[in-house]
Amino acid sequence: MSIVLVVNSGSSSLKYQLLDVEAGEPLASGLIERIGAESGRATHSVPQPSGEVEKFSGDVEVADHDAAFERMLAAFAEHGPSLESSPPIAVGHRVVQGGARFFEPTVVTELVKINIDELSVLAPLHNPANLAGIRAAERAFPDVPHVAVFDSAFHQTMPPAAYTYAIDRALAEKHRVRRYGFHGTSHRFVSRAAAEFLGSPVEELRLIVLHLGNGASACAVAEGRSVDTSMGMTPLEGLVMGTRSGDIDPAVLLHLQRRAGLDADATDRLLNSRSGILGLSGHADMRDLEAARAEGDPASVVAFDVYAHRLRSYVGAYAAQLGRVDAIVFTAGVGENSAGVRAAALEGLDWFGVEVDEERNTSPERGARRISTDASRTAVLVVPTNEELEIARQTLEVVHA
Ligand SMILES: Nc1ncnc2c1ncn2[C@@H]1O[C@H](COP(=O)(O)OP(=O)(O)O)[C@@H](O)[C@H]1O
Ligand SMILES: CC(=O)OP(=O)(O)O
Ligand SMILES: [Mg+2]
Repeated sequence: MSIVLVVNSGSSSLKYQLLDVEAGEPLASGLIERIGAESGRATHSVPQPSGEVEKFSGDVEVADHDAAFERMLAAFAEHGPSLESSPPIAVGHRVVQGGARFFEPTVVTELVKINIDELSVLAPLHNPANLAGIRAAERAFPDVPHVAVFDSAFHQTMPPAAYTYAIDRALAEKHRVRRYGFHGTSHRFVSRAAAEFLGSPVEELRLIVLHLGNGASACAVAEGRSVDTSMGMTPLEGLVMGTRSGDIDPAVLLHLQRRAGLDADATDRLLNSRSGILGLSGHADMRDLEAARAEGDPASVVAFDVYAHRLRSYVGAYAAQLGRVDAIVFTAGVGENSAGVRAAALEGLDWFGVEVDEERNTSPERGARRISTDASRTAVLVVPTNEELEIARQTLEVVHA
C-alpha cells in the first residue's frame, strides 16, 4: 500500500487528503477554513468500511499554516487513521503557478522553494500560501520527500499563438507576461478519465473540458495535450467565476482608476473577490444563485445568464480551435452537480451537433456519465475530477523514478 498525503493550501484554507494511491481511495480528508481569522472551522472525514463517511467538525482558531498543520495532525490523532500506523511515504503539494519553469511534478528542494517564492509575483494570491503549506508540512514530515505538482504544468504544451498577449513584446518578455493557465491537474485527470469512459485512447480525441468550481476554466485538449485554456497569466482571466470577473475590457480598469479612485490593490480586490456571480447577485455559491433565480430574483437571473453566455462563447471558440470535438466534459463542483448550468451552457447548439438529453442531464446518477442524446455528434459527459488522486499519483511517480 502506498500512502500519500496531499496538501492544497490556499490563502485562507488548508485542504488535505491521505490516500491509498493503488486503491485510489482516500483514507481521510479534511478542510481547515478561515486561517488567520478569529474563528475558523475544521472538518475531518473518515470513510468507513461500510461505505459511510464519518465526519468530525468544529470551530477552531488557527493563526497560520503551521497552526493549521498542527490542527490537521491532531485530527488524525483524535479521529484516525493513525499516522503512526499508516504513515505517508511522501507529501504531494498543489502549487498554482509554476511559470514557464515547471512543467513536471518536482521534488521540493531549497532551490525549488526559492523558485516558487520568486513566482509569487505571477500569482500573489496563491503561491505564498502554497509555499507556507510546504514549509509547514516539511516541519511536520521532515523525513519523507515532498513533491510540488503545478496547476500550470499541463498547459505548457499550448502553442505561442494561444499563450501570447498582443502587447509590446519586449515589455512582456521582461516581466514574463503571457498566459500560463491553471487547473491543469484537473484538466489532465478529467481528459484521461473521459477517454477511458469513451473507450478511446486520449491521443485520438479532441475534447473541451469545463472545470467549473469556485474558480472555473475551460481547456481545449487535443490528443491529450492542452492547446488552449481560458485562464491567463493569473487565475482571473476567462470564465465568470464565484467571485472573479473573468474576461473584461482592460480599459474598464483604467476608467475605474481614473473615475472611481481605485488603486491597484482595490482593483485587485474588486476583480478577484467582489466580482463574478457574487458581484452580480450577492451569491458566490452556485446553489444559492440557482435558488434565488428560481424565485425570480432579477439580479440572479442576469448573473446566471452572464455565466452561461460566457461558457457558450468559450465552447464555440474552442470548437473552432480544435476543428472537431469528440466530447464536451463538465467537471468540478458546479460542472458535476448543476444540470441547469450544463443545459444553459449548451442550449441551442443542436445545429452544431451537440444535443443534451434532459433526462440523462437531470438524473441523480453519480460518477462518469453521458448526458448527450445517442444522436448527438459530440458526446457530452460529466466526469468527476479528483485533483488529490492525480497529485498523489504524480507524487509517487516522481518518488519512484
Ligand atoms: N448541487 C449543486 N448544484 C449547484 N452547484 C453546486 C452543487 N454542489 C456544489 N456546487 C457548487 O460548486 C462550487 C464549488 O466547487 P468546487 O469544485 O468544490 O470548488 P473549489 O474546489 O474551487 O473550492 C460552489 O459554487 C458550489 O455552489
Ligand atoms: C487556480 C484556481 O483558480 O484555483 P481554485 O479554483 O482552487 O481557486
Ligand atoms: Mg477545486
